[in-house]
Amino acid sequence: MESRIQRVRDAFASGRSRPLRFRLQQLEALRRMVQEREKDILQAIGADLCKSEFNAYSQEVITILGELDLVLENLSEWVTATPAKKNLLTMLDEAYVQPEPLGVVLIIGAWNYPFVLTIQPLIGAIAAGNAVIIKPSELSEKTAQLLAKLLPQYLDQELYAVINGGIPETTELLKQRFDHILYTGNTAVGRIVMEAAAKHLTPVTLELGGKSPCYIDTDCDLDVACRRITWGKYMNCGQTCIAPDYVLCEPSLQHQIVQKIKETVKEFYGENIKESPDYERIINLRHFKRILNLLEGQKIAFGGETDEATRYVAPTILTDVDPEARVMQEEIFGPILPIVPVKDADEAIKFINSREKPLAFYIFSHNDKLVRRMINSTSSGGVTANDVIMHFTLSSLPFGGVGSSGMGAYHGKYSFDTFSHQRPCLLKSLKREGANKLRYPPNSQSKVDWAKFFILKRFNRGKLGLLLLALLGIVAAVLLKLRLRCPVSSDDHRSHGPALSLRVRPDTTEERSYSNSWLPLPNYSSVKQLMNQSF
Ligand SMILES: NC(=O)c1ccc[n+]([C@@H]2O[C@H](COP(=O)([O-])OP(=O)(O)OC[C@H]3O[C@@H](n4cnc5c(N)ncnc54)[C@H](O)[C@@H]3O)[C@@H](O)[C@H]2O)c1
Ligand SMILES: CCCCCCCC=O
Repeated sequence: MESRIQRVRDAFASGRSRPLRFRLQQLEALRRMVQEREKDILQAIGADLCKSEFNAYSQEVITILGELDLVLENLSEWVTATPAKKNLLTMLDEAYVQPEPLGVVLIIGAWNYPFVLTIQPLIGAIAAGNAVIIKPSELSEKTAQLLAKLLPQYLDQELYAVINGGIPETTELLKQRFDHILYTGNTAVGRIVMEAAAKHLTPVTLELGGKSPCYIDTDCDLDVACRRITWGKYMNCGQTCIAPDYVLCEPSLQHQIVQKIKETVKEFYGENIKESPDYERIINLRHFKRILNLLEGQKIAFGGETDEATRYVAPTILTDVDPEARVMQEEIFGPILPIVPVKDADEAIKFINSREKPLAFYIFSHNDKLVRRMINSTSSGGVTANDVIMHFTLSSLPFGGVGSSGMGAYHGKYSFDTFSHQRPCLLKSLKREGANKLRYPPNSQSKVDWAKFFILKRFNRGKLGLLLLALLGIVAAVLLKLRLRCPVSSDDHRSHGPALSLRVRPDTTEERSYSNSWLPLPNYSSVKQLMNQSF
């Protein structure tokens, strides 16, 4: 394993993952893989999770194609250095922030959406110019095998490697040194990952789980709310990290909610749910038994049927659930929806805040003020109001947890940022040494006054020289602003202005010519004179 990772590290050290052109090529190859091998991908997901091809496509493949389109369209902008604000001391220098790749990234995927949860972070890591080790979940075996077969056929084999295996292999993998780890899975293993990463001071993104609450207000269209909740709760047989874990509502709503979800389940999955191609199964026997245990001693208002042979658990609703019950202590990750009655929204807020911070929070209400109040009085990885799951699908939003539901975030530009180091760069000239004198010893009150002026923009009123300089500074700033605003003739080498001169791309880093377009200000020499007199 060590030599495999070393090969990936050597490939990164060669520098070939860095140029924009290369990153785009790899991402295009990945898109080709998804398009050309769509059938294989859908079949593998289907075999792992008993999922129809339609569902595998709309829950996983479509997300990846959307993400690839977005990154391919925007990457050239994301990789561009951003000019940074300067102060009086650095106004003649160049300051910019250049995103750079971190190095070798480890991506540990989970089984519940085995394609999207592995490939979506991979897209971000490639986009940011990294080398990647991909460790798919061993529980979604078919998808793991397929990824190990397909990715090397389309991507650079030395830069991007798939390592398959179970806990022993992951444990071994975690002993190695990486430059970033993105782990998706349960919170307990999240701790193991973070501990292993700490040994190498490796930064981590932890995409964990938790119990995502769903508050239903009395001022709400219950038909719509229950349809959306039914979709998000029973999709993938409840095995969705951001599924609404439980419902909080006033006692009077309970019965109606049960009725409406019951009707919707029939509408979605027909009379015989077991026969529905849209209803999945529990991933394995261990999880099946875990979910069964959660039902013990509970009031089942709907569903409850199970079949061990096929790992079928019917869409189920529990009512009047005691907050202390086991089903309310751990993430359900199955098709069971407990309803916990609360007096009102304030009690719901207290309830949520008394527990670990969840990965998602949902609120259904016509009352916009209440929606905002509940959002502002709670904390969670993400929020969707009047729907569930949907914030995951918007790649302009960062996706991740907070507290025990995780740390860091990804999706779209946020993935690029997660896998990049934002490198601050200040490019000074060896000239203009006069201006630097004030920071060299021996120090004096006069130098401190100058430093105050340059850095804090404060000056000692008693000192005429400094006052004069302040005026000059203002004049300089005004002149500079005017120069930035006014169109200038094309033969004037200031015409690109400082902002434009900094827009560079990584594949041109070798060709980088950061022309210092900040010309000495007309009054610079008088400023220098003044300073020299004063020191
Ligand atoms: N935040 C998210 O994006 C997200 C997405 C999916 C799932 N989840 C969460 O993940 C959980 C379900 O997934 P899971 O944990 O059952 O997935 P899992 O069993 O597939 O484990 C995830 C990964 O951890 C590795 N792993 C397992 N045990 C390990 C150990 N002892 N040491 C080292 N590595 C180990 C596995 O090999 C796998 O690659 C739920 O809590 C769910 O909410 C979160
Ligand atoms: C369109 C639905 C995708 C849901 C993915 C959720 C990922 C976490 O389990």
